[in-house]
Amino acid sequence: MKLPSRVKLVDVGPRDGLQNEKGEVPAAVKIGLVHRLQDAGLKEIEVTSFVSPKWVPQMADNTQVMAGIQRKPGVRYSVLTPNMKGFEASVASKPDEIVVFGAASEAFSQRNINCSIAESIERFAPVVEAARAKGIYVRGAISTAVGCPYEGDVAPERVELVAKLMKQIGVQHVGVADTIGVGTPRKVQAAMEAALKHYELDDVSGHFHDTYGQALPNTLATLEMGVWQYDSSVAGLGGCPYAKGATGNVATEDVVYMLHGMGIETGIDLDKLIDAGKYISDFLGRKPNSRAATALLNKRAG
Ligand SMILES: CC(C)(COP(=O)([O-])OP(=O)([O-])OC[C@H]1O[C@@H](n2cnc3c(N)ncnc32)[C@H](O)[C@@H]1OP(=O)([O-])[O-])[C@@H](O)C(=O)NCCC(=O)NCCSC(=O)C[C@@](C)(O)CC(=O)[O-]
Repeated sequence: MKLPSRVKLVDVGPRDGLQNEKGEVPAAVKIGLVHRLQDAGLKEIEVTSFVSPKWVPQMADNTQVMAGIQRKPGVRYSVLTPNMKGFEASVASKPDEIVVFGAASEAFSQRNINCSIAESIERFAPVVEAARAKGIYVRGAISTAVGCPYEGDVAPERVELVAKLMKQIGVQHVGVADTIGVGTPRKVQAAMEAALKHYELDDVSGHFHDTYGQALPNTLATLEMGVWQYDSSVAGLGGCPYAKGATGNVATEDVVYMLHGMGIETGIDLDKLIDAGKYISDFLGRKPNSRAATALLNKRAG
């Protein structure tokens, strides 16, 4: 077992987390969160999405949020773009990276982006081409990589197919996403292995929701495969509006606590990260959904 010595975390809280909030989160609060995350040492932040405001009204302030960020050198700012309309709208915001998001299950593809898997690839192809022509890095998300809220279990072969199709259209990196957090270590390893049939180890990442408390074991199981890039969400924010009942991503604080305890570097200051999580949790009027943050905040309070 050779674990990586360093892990890159992409905090997806401002996007994946806040897209699911019922109450309004003002752009200034989102910007404040991004600033706190970059001050804590995050090197990539998924800021927002350029999707239809009818589908996800929480992200309608995408341009305003991107414009309000005081960028820190060395930090990458990514955004979701499901189609050319979204990509074109994002360009003025100068994202470092865009994310096209497909799914390994047909039903989720239909519910989330209103088209089949094959149609999604057709829509992504010009987006990928246009982004790469502008030197913008392209990541692909493969949702429902182990389980789907509408279809149940998803076979690794489905992940392999989407990874292959994404590779064919020039997507540079794929994230294996357990959208509803049903995966357990061996299943998540199988989904990751399927993606690795078409992508190098340096070009894959894990995106694990924590609905069943499996996100840390799933992270460890894929670390053991050599995977060193993960999405996580400060304070465990989030869920997906088209995956009812799914809770947030694994909390960044919990992943950082585990990795640092294993001697794996992240470049993240856990204390500052906890402050970032507390900032957004205070605004939302609840406690951070992170065991490590809760323990360390209790310790601080004495
Ligand atoms: C993909 C569409 C747009 C297709 O939606 P559609 O209705 O099929 O699109 P359309 O092309 O037929 O257009 C319909 C209307 O939407 C507008 N429109 C069309 N595109 C855009 C755009 N980009 N930005 C703004 N407006 C747009 C378009 O202009 C038109 O406006 P109208 O003429 O009716 O006024 C829609 O289904 C959509 O926005 N879906 C987004 C759903 C979403 O954001 N889900 C959450 C993110 S994915 C996720 O969280 C999972 C992930 C990534 O974290 C990994 C995991 O855990 O699984």
